[in-house]
Amino acid sequence: MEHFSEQVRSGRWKGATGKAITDVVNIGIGGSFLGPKMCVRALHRYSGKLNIHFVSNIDGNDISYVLKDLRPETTLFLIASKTFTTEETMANAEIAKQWILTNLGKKSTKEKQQKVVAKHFACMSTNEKAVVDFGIEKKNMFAFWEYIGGRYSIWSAIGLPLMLSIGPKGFRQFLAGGQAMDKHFKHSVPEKNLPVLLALMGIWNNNFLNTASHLVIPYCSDLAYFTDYLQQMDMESNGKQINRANQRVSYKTGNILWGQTGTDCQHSFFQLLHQGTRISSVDFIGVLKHAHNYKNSHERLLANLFAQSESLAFGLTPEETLKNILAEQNTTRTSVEQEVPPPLRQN
Ligand SMILES: O=P(O)(O)OC[C@H]1O[C@H](O)[C@H](O)[C@@H](O)[C@@H]1O
Repeated sequence: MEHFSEQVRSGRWKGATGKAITDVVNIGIGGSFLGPKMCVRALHRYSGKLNIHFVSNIDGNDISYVLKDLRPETTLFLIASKTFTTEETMANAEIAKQWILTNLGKKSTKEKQQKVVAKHFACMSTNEKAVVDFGIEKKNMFAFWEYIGGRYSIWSAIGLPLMLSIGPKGFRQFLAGGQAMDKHFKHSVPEKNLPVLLALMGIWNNNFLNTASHLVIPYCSDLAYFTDYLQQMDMESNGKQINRANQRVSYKTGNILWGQTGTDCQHSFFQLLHQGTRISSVDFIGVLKHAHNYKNSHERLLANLFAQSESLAFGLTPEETLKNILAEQNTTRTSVEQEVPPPLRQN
């Protein structure tokens, strides 16, 4: 994987017409898409020159939206599929193959066409036979193990788009971060164990407080796809009704997980959280150090995070709010704004 990444990143890997690769398109769905897409966006500050794109669903709009700006000569496709049979992925892989052949190998013999395909396709999979039948060379198939569920596969060969983006060294650091958390989980006492505490809070919220759903709100645009990734990881893992003894369970499993980046969601669904009748739990995620040059934006962003989380956790009841508004009616607008948490005001 590292050798391949270095070849493509350095321009030594050439397409069928001898040109270096500028754009990589990952074709995959579910775990073969959500983790890589989330991480490539999150770590874009460390990326090299390659543009990484993602195509997932079977709607032709998805692939045509990506292909419209690309040049076949400088495009490399990664077919990401553990099984190499998933309908959406295989349909899009065929479209990509036809796109390459129509543009670069129309009048060629079958043999030459195979060479063209080999120069523009690599894959991550466990199904060698199907990969070779498709026309990808064995040496450009990056394998992983059957037992790796799609939702955890970003840590395997499925992470190749991330390696192409941030380089092998960066990818190793990414893996080291994952390993550090694995060790923390394995060795820490329960009361200081982050995954254990999150799991217990989930059970508590879902079964004892009867929350309607759970939200994850990153106050960081670079984590724009984090909640999408978590949705599969959490709900595909925990959305079950049968236990290990094959019996139906009598308690609630798996919370309904959703969310969006702050502050966008403050202007869409946050009023329901603050003022609606159903209670949901929320994880607010903030990043203390900013990597951009806009210090003032960052301070405002964090102020929003703290204000929203505090007001949601400790905000006034509707009755208290009304009492305050009536009491403050004769004072200045500024003092009303200080008294009443912003989300409880009627806009
Ligand atoms: O990687 P593939 O074999 O194409 O599978 C893609 C996805 O298929 C299904 O939806 C599974 O439930 C997912 O866990 C998996 O990530």
